[in-house]
Amino acid sequence: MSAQVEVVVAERGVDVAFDVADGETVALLGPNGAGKSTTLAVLGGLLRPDAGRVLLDGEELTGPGRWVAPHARRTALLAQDPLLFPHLSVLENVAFGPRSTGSGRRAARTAAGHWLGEVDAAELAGRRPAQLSGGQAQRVAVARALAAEPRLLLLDEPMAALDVAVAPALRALLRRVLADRTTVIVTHHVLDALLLADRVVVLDGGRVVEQGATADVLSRPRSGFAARFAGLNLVAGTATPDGVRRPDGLLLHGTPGDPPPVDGADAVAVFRPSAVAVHAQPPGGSPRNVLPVVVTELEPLGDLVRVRAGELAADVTMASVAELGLAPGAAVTFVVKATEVEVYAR
Ligand SMILES: Nc1ncnc2c1ncn2[C@@H]1O[C@H](COP(=O)(O)OP(=O)(O)OP(=O)(O)O)[C@@H](O)[C@H]1O
Repeated sequence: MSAQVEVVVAERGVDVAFDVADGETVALLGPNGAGKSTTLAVLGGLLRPDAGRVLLDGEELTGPGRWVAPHARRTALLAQDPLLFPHLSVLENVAFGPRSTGSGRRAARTAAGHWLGEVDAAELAGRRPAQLSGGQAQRVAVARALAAEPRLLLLDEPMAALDVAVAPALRALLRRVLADRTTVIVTHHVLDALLLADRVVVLDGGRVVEQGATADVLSRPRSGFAARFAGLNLVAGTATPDGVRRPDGLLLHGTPGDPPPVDGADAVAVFRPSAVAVHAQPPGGSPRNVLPVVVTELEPLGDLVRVRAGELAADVTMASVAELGLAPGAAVTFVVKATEVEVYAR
């Protein structure tokens, strides 16, 4: 099933369009308030847009003069909260999906047993939701969503409410079951995007600001959000023959990436926080890129410390933090070699 999505919700300032190919998983990324949940709600039929249309394999679910009710769409939504019916057993919860699409009781229970097996939860069939852990309940919710044989699966931060210890197992399960399914997932987690999504669509302020294959967007982001999401530094400006000139005049030398920058046009310079050295004073006579910054935040990162300075970040050792006396408010210099900086057309 492929989907074509155009969503306009004027009251929320949302106007986005993107496609999902047959069997593809698309991740919607973006800061709070970007319009991700609004888009998902329109896809699931929970919110009526002012304009636009949603087509599933050419069939119009939402459009001018057309509105298919949520239960008739054959879309399934998996939210942060598993939302299981507390008075039904696990098996009955999962059987609810096929029942609601017209299966008989016996067939629905057989299908439920099958899907519980698929999510490694067969042994939970007789329990009530109150007797499940958060991870188990979310597994059952995945089975319930799949048992309805949805044409389009919608996932709204499915791992967000789970313990960090349980999330990897559910992510692995989703990776397996989403492989050939047409899916849209909203996530704030870079691992979800990397491991589950074929493509990402980045929203900001109710608009699509960037989209493409997951690996491309995360390794060569063109929007500030995608760069932060991928844990990369990004400096936007105008391309020069040597690099990128920021609006404040600072020139960052780098090497051209793909798509190559066009002299005089918008471009972005991208580099890893681990490629950035922090100096107390600007190094004299250095051919390296020198960025004067003020530290805003220190964050532990394994055995390193991520030093944030506004939009930029450098990863340094604990010893350097102590030596340089780094703390929020400290004025320091970020230094990065031109060979570590890639420049892309925006
Ligand atoms: N129920 C609502 N009624 C009116 N406006 C809303 C409602 N829900 C969200 N909005 C507004 O719509 C815009 C898009 O919000 P939306 O919840 O879709 O963003 P989001 O990307 O999902 O954010 P988050 O990551 O915080 O969940 C925001 O300006 C938000 O304030």
